[in-house]
Amino acid sequence: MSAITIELKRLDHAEGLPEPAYATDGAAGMDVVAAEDVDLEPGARHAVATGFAMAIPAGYEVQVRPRSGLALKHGVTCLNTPGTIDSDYRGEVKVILANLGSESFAVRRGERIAQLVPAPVQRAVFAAVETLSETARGEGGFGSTGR
Ligand SMILES: O=c1ccn([C@H]2C[C@H](O)[C@@H](COP(=O)(O)OP(=O)(O)OP(=O)(O)O)O2)c(=O)[nH]1
Ligand SMILES: [Mg+2]
Repeated sequence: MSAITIELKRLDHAEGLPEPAYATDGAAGMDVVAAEDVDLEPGARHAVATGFAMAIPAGYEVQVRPRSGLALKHGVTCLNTPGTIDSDYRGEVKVILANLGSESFAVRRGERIAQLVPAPVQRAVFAAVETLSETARGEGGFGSTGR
């Protein structure tokens, strides 16, 4: 399988932590671990440190996605999913975790909290028009085709 190269900088507080890595041969996302302990009360959110910064090649982004196990078992998810890491961002990658569950959740340093998925970026330009092409859907949306 082809792979792009992303420069990865380990920050001081990543001491002893594993780099983001694929858990299985066929995994789409690289699991990333927390670099800090955070107690997330129900309804709370926190930008959890990962201890890593990166330089993504131009033309790509990295998406920060939740882990389904945390979501299903604990109601813990990425609030802004999928999070977007821009190719020109050089700060620490953070995972905005939210606790939508009914119990407090303890994030512990070294625990896998999200997954990183690199993706190509398609840019666009707008062409201003007065009239848009007609379609069967027209302006229908938001459930217009039924439940
Ligand atoms: O889950 C995330 C989302 C974003 N970021 C960092 C990298 C990204 O390049 C930058 C900006 O993200 P975004 O564009 O989503 O946020 P914004 O609110 O538009 O901030 P900005 O004005 O800095 O673009 O914040 C993260 O570390 N984790
Ligand atoms: Mg932005």
